[in-house]
Amino acid sequence: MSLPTQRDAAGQLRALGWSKYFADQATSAALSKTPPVRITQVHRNTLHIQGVDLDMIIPGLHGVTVGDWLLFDADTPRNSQLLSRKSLIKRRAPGHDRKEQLIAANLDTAFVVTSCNNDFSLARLERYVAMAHEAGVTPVIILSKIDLTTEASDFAAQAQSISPQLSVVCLDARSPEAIELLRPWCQAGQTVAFLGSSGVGKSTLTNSLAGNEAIATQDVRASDDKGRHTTTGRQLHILPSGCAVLDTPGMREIQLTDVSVGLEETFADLHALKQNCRFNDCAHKTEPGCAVQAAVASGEVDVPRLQRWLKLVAEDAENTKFLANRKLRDRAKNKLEKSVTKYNSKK
Ligand SMILES: Nc1nc2c(ncn2[C@@H]2O[C@H](COP(=O)(O)OP(=O)(O)OP(=O)(O)O)[C@@H](O)[C@H]2O)c(=O)[nH]1
Ligand SMILES: [Zn+2]
Repeated sequence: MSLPTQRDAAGQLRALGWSKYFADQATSAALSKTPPVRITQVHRNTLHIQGVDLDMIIPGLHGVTVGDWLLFDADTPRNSQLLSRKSLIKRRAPGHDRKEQLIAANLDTAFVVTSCNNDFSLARLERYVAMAHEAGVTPVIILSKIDLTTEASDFAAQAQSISPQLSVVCLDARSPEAIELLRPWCQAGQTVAFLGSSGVGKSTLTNSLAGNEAIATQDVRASDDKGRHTTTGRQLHILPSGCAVLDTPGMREIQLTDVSVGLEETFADLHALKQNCRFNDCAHKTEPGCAVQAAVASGEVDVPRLQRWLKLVAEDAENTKFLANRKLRDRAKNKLEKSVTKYNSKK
């Protein structure tokens, strides 16, 4: 195999999403000793990485997610260094233990896909938009299946009500025009993800962006996985056009943690009003001098939107507190276990 020319190497890195932001984090000596690679898939015990003329499976690393950049130490992969992230999407995992789950790193754009039917939920869209804002990712709402409804513009108007600055795109995911509509966010060097419930058209859009062949051939299985297919299902596809696309399995439940900034941006109008409430800890319900309730009374604020905001703020506060408390509890439990072991060994 011939060595890549410098120009080839730069082009390959750019197609993987490499940019100055990451290059600035390492000296050129470090970059040549430990070349940058991007994590394109996370399996239970292994990672799939891609770099310049490099495409391989390495042992898993703790605390990394799809989209992360590593300075790859080929001799001792577990010593590879994680580069600081440009953005990070995470959620509270479904289930009782409420662990934080990393969804994807270093995205530029999150396409939040919902179809113009029963899947459409303004409350869920607001959650995704808040999550994207918090993560530092540009949210774009995609309304799919417009060919199956006569009310696409109503759905679009509702989605646009989240914020006038938000981009809202209506499309038939199976049509050739769909890709043209997404093109502004899918330039070379960009990383985009499709998020949304199952069956809304995420894979259809990913496949048309890629051309079916590109994705089918990139689906590498971990050879050391002994037949167990343990991928989380999230995979970053590096397209021939130089855009990286993340396809995710449907996520119906997203619980928010640590998204106070994202909520502020998503509900900027309500956040601005709240600054004028008489009490700092105003719950915006029956308190005297509540600027939010005054705006409701004057018809300036939409009541269902206010209720969704209050619910999300409460959910974020509760989950964030739960996670913080859990860390404390885990520490206390460890201490207790240690003292029990000590006691037992004395017996
Ligand atoms: N008529 C119509 N059908 C669509 C559209 N988008 C997707 N579909 C169909 O809906 C079905 C589900 O689409 P997928 O792309 O697999 O949905 P997904 O979001 O990837 O679903 P998961 O992989 O389960 O998360 C397929 O049969 C698509 O052909 C659309 O805009 N219009
Ligand atoms: Zn108030």
